[in-house]
Amino acid sequence: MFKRLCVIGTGLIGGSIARAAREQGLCEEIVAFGREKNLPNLQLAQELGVIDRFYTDIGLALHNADLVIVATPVGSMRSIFEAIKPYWHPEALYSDAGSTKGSVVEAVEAAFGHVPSNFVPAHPIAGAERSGVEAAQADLFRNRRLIITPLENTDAALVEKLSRFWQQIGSSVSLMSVEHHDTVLAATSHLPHILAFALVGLLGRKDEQREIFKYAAGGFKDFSRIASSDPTMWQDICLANKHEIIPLIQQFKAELSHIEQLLADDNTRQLFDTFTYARNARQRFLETFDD
Ligand SMILES: NC(=O)c1ccc[n+]([C@@H]2O[C@H](COP(=O)([O-])OP(=O)(O)OC[C@H]3O[C@@H](n4cnc5c(N)ncnc54)[C@H](O)[C@@H]3O)[C@@H](O)[C@H]2O)c1
Ligand SMILES: O=C(O)C(=O)C[C@]1(C(=O)O)C=C[C@@H](O)C=C1
Repeated sequence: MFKRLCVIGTGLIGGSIARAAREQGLCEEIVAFGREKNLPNLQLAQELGVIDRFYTDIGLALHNADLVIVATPVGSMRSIFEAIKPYWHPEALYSDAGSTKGSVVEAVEAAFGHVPSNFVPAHPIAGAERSGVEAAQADLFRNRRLIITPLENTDAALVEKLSRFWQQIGSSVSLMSVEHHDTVLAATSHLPHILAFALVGLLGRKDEQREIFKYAAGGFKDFSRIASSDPTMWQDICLANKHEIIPLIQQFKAELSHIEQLLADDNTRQLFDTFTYARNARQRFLETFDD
């Protein structure tokens, strides 16, 4: 049980963490820090009962907070941690929800000159294409994974405490290195988002745009849903993890060229084998990991 949870960034993820923590009775009070220009969102968060109060003064928001979770776009993390630094409390647990971990750890290091042992980097593998507190849900993290990427000096007791927090709001917690996290998520989350943005952008530019979208059914809707995601969040993620993403884009281009060649050659057999391999691989993954 925490006395005061302070959420920095009360959008989809920060709002959902707050809602879930409240539902499970994990904090006595929930406050938020936000910017003046985001007042309507903060007021809405308070009206909806997601948070008890908000502050536009970060010192007031952090006062007496024993759990602080930063849930702003990853590109903003350095300035956020620089702003938190004067109020950093050695007894509090600080964490984040950023989609990339290397860049967040670098941001903390840049702000402090080292990574404090009471900062525990984390990432919920759950979300949506929607943004803002109005999209926040208490059950967003239920039966989803949460990855913690501790560093060598991270306080093990705080890793345990944060794991319990996320388990209590329904997540299954895994621990891995920062580097492994960024490699895996480049493939399973970042590349798919880039492909969806690229395909929808391509089709959107075509003259017959209205006809294309008019006749788009399930397959296109499934594939394109994530192209509705927030551009700021994804610009930040993609730039932050570009060293992992660029080689994957190159491999993907080679895969597309291979299929292009099979089509040009009318190579029915290999086309069938290519699609069958992918279908079976997906099936295997679903059976192993879809729990
Ligand atoms: N959306 C997802 O599916 C998802 C899933 C897992 C993790 N994440 C990560 O969680 C974080 C938040 O994503 P989200 O989907 O909740 O975004 P969101 O746009 O819904 O919310 C972000 C909030 O942060 C605020 N904000 C932005 N810059 C700020 C700053 N400098 N100071 C104070 N507040 C600021 C915004 O006003 C907004 O209220 C990101 O780091 C994202 O990578 C997102
Ligand atoms: O379901 C979605 O819309 C998501 O994009 C969620 C998703 C993902 O790619 O799986 C997006 C970003 C994250 O950091 C974690 C989860």
